Amino acid sequence: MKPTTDLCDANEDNIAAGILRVVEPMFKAWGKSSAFAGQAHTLKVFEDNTLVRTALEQPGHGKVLVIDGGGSKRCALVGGNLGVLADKNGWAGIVVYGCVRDTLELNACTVGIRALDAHPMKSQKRGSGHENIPVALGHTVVHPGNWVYVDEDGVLISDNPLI
Ligand SMILES: O=C([O-])CC(=O)C(=O)O
Repeated sequence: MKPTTDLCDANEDNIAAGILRVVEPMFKAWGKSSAFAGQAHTLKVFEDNTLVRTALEQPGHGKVLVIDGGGSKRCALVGGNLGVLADKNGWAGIVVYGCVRDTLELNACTVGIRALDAHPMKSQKRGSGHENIPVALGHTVVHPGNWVYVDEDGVLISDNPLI
């Protein structure tokens, strides 16, 4: 994929129109893929990662799992086992508006990971949350199927595929 800087430079009109959205800088990076892209599969959960596991158990087909965790920094929504599962099932990336744990294990995974921070506690397993609905990464809306572009400089969300 092209660098996010080049994608921004080439798509200023789409940014002005809100078709291409730049997520406010807030993420740390883990996983071996420092740059990744794919269509969004969305989850909205709060301190409960049951649906995260269910999603990562399915074939990823190169998609990016976008998890709106409400920005909670009170527990982790993704850990080392889920990172391994993401690799096994072909997910390109995981973007979490929330926290992750087992970061040394996550760094051994191929999948690219962005999250607000690390937190050592696991989340609840009650099965609450929603899948395939519009979600938010901070102030940025992500619709299911939006195109997600991530590299060392940032996270882009686009209604259309960018070339
Ligand atoms: O099950 C969890 O809560 C997440 C986790 O620790 C892992 O994936 O290893």
